[in-house]
Amino acid sequence: MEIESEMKVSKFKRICVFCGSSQGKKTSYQDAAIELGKELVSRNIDLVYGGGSIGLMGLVSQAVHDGGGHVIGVIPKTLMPRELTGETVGEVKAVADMHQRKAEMAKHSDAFIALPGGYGTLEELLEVITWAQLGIHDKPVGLLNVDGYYNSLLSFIDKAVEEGFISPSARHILVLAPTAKVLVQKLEEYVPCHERVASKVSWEMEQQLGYTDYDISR
Ligand SMILES: C/C(=C\CNc1ncnc2c1ncn2[C@@H]1O[C@H](COP(=O)(O)O)[C@@H](O)[C@H]1O)CO
Repeated sequence: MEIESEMKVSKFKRICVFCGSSQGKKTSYQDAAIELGKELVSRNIDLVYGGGSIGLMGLVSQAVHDGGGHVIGVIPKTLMPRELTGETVGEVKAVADMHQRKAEMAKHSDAFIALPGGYGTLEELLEVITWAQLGIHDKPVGLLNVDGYYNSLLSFIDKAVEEGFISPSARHILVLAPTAKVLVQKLEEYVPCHERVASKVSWEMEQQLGYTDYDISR
C-alpha cells in the first residue's frame, strides 16, 4: 500500500494572492484566507502578495509564514510606512508605484488567486484575466468564491458573454472553487483553451523593445 506523503508536489513555485486590505464582516472570509495560506504551505508553494499585515492580506501571509513557507511582499514605497499597511513578514520587494507592483507580482508568480476583497482586488483580478485574454501570459487565474461572495460578479460576466462582450472561450479563463484545496487542485490541472489576440512571444518582444512612437500618418 502506498503511503501518501504530507508534502504534495506542485507544478507552481509561487502563487500571487489578491485579497482585501480589510478582513470583511464574515469569519468565513478570514478562515478562507488562513486555509489558503495553509494549502500553499502543504504544497510547498511560495506566496506573492501586496505586502503588509492588514486585512485578509495579513491573514494569508501570516498563515504561510507560520507554516514555514516563503512570503514575498511587493510593496510600493509610498505604502511602506508601518502605520499604513503594517509589517510585512518574509521578504519585501520595494517598488516605485502601484503599476510596477502589479507587473512585479505577475512576473514572479506562476498562477493567481483572488480571495474576497474590494476595488483593489477586483482591479488586480480583472487585469490578470485581461492579460490572459490578450495572450500576455498563460498562467492560471483562480477565484475563491467564499460563501458565494463573487456570485454577482460571475452573473455579470455571464451577462457580458450573453451580450457578446466576452467570448465564451474567455469565460473559462477564470477557474472557480469554493475552497482553497479544490481551487489549487483545479489550477494545477488547468489547460488554457481560449483564443489569444497575440502570442506571449510577441508581448515579450514588445517589452524588450520598449515604447516606440509610431508615426500613424505614414
Ligand atoms: C484602502 C486602505 C488601505 C490601502 N492599503 C493597501 N495596502 C496594501 N495593498 C493594498 C492596499 N490597498 C490596495 N492594495 C492592493 O489591492 C488589493 C487590496 O485592495 P482592496 O481594495 O482592499 O481589495 C491587494 O491585493 C493589494 O495588492 C484602507 O483600508
